[in-house]
Amino acid sequence: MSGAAVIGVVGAGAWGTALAQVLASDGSPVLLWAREPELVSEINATRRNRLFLPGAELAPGIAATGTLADLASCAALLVVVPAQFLARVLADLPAGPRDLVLCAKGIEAGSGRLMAEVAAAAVPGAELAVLSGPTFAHEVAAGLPTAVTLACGGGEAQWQRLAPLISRKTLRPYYSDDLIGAEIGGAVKNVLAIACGVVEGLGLGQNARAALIARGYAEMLRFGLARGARAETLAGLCGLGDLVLTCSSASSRNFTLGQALGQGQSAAEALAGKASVAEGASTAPVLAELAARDGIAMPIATAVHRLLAGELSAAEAAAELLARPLRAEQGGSP
Ligand SMILES: NC(=O)c1ccc[n+]([C@@H]2O[C@H](COP(=O)([O-])OP(=O)(O)OC[C@H]3O[C@@H](n4cnc5c(N)ncnc54)[C@H](O)[C@@H]3O)[C@@H](O)[C@H]2O)c1
Ligand SMILES: O=P(O)(O)OC[C@H](O)CO
Repeated sequence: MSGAAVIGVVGAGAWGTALAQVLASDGSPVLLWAREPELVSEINATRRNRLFLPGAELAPGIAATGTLADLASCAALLVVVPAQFLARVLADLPAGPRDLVLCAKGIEAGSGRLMAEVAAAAVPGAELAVLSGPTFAHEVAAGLPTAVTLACGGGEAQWQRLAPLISRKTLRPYYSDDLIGAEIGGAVKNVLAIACGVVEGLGLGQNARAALIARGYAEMLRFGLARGARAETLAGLCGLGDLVLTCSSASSRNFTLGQALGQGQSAAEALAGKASVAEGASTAPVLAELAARDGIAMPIATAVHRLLAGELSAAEAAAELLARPLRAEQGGSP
């Protein structure tokens, strides 16, 4: 590795490792924090992360560390810790003003907080941005072209700092200043990807899957607009773009979780022994709770929550959705 790393990546799961890989693809040094000590040794000694990103040979510019304090000198940190662990990891981050780019897609259980709310409370001095979009880690790590939304809470000044740090030949960020929209797109699409997996597992066909994508998108819009997101953000890479990707591919962990549920497994069976996360499983209960509390109709997300909780079977969930009263597609009468 040449020179001190300006960019740090917090979390060496599939996505953190893939981001480190693409950022190091132009020779930039990248410091990658891994929670698992054996992963730190493996990455540094063998250029591999067999647990979370098998198959990728990691760039020489990536240095792994197990010590969060080593990130103190980085000007920007990409935070790629799963949503439910974010608050705990951020609490141990070394102090210092810097850009924090939040890359997890989820809502914190219990509090109902989006990731930027968690980060603002844990690291008060940080300038926050959200990176989200249709981004399977193995494709990004392999150098395949990928575009993302980079929503900057610090507006255009922050974008001017971050865009050159993050963009690469095969990673193309688009500017937004809508943090809430970027976060809600990623969090809600994970729950809807589970629903589309269920459709696959039940063998309900491609018409049903397209219907779920469109009606799920209507739920994402209703929830997002109620929380201050902009419709055009949700129509972009971090919303509709990511929804289409994860609802159409068995490369998605959320989709394959849904498939297993559709084939009759319980959530516990489908998730047993997995080191990787399916964020939609943690987000579905809190999303359904927030929607019910705020009177936002989200029948698909709620059905996913009830299916995960074992309150109904996959076939019953599908039957309930099909039996809902007929209504106008865009709201209004009838
Ligand atoms: N994998 C992808 O293709 C992809 C793409 C875009 C966004 N994301 C998002 O990135 C986030 C991370 O996902 P991933 O795919 O990198 O993870 P992963 O499933 O590959 O790995 C699990 C991660 O969870 C961490 N972890 C487990 N227990 C923990 C604990 N107690 N405290 C802190 N960390 C713990 C592990 O260290 C590891 O980094 C998620 O929010 C996911 O939705 C993933
Ligand atoms: O494997 P999933 O379902 O977590 O999806 C990964 C990314 O979020 C796709 O953009």
